[in-house]
Amino acid sequence: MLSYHETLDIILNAATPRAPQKMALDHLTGLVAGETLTADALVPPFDNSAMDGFAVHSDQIAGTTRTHPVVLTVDGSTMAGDRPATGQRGAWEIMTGAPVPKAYDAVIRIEDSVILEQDDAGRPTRIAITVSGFPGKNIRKAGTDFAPGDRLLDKGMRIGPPQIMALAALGQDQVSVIPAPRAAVISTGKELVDDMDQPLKPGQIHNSNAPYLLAGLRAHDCPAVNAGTIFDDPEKFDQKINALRQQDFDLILSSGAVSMGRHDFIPDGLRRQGAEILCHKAAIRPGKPILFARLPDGAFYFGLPGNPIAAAVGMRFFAYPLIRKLRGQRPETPLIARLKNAFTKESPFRFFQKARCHRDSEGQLHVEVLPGQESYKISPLLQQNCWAVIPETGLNLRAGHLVDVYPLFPESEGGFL
Ligand SMILES: Nc1nc2c(c(=O)[nH]1)N[C@H]1C(S)=C(S)[C@@H](COP(=O)(O)OP(=O)(O)OC[C@H]3O[C@@H](n4cnc5c(N)ncnc54)[C@H](O)[C@@H]3O)O[C@H]1N2
Ligand code: MOO
Repeated sequence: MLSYHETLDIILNAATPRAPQKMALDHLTGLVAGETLTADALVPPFDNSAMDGFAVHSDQIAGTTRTHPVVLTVDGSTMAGDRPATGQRGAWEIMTGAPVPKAYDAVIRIEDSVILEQDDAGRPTRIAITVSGFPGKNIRKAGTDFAPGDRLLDKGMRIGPPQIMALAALGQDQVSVIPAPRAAVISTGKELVDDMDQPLKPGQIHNSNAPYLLAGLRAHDCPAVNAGTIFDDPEKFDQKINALRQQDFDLILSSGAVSMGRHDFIPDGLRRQGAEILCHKAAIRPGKPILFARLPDGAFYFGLPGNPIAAAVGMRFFAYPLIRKLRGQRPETPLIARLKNAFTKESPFRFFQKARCHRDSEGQLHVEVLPGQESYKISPLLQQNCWAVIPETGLNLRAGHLVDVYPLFPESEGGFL
């Protein structure tokens, strides 16, 4: 049987990153940059005031204090959005974000002045300044946030709200990104009930895999649709795959029907479609029966095992890496944590364990393997914030041993750090 890494290599070697395309800012969140992008403009685009107050010549107010104020006329007013004024010899009323008139080199807050006279419209015409100033005080100089050439996006990085704000500030609307692969999720098994309002008949269970896989794919920025449940009928499987092949999905995931049972029809069904089965079964627990194939038109197919945690591990440790590769992202690197409890196993398989990580006061990560590792048990997921990986050779690991841990979602590391 192939090891985890042999299986992963087959999967990753089968895929090449999708071609980048230009997309508008509105659609970028969660996509991956298709090119390295630098700023081509100044932000702020002009020198502007950081405060509501008065633009002044700093040398006019050198040494000014509350007890020795300087009285100035106010020669004009500029608010944000006004064209830059030239300025005169006195002070100039100015609002936050307004261009500082060329004649001035400092802005004094309104709180650091006393209005002595106003015109009929309430505009200050004579003020006393009660603090001193220096060149640049309360002025946001052009280009002090971004200047041409500053790095905005690195090729292969995920675009999130911070990048959106920077791109918007620079007016860069069309960005080269790798389009997200599109996935469809199929469930198999005549015991499954999708309609939550329908009471279970003897022998039936609710379908929990499809909602989990759909949520997990979407949480990993992979748009996914529910392609429904086929019972244990190979003919229905053929019809379903034929229909999905018309819709240009990049990825199809099914759960169930890949193991040893008489009704485990997925491998034969895929062969009937002309699919190339690239691997089937890996030396891992849970999730051993996993199958990976390529359909004739290039879509990838994961036959995930039916037990819920086996399906979860298949998505996390095989489908997510494939999705990263299709999106042009670098492979994920694990975090390293100390085992809280000793761990023993009899099998030389690689184990993916439901686990909970925390950081101690010195910043060291500790990981507790949770009780309830059986692959039908969903309840530990509610305590779980990561997966602990026990390597093939880790038959007897002492407490304190360092192991790899992976957050539930690659982009959610901050969740427990
Ligand atoms: N003789 C053997 N039997 C089994 C082996 C084996 O090696 N030899 N492997 C076991 C392992 S490990 C797993 S995992 C399962 C995988 O089997 P299948 O992928 O063929 O899945 P099913 O038999 O269809 O279902 C297994 C289990 O999962 C439940 N299930 C299926 N789909 C869903 C769903 N959408 N939501 C919730 N639960 C689901 C299903 O009812 C079964 O209980 O095979 C072992 N057997
Ligand atoms: O994949 Mo099975 O236990 O390993 O549930």
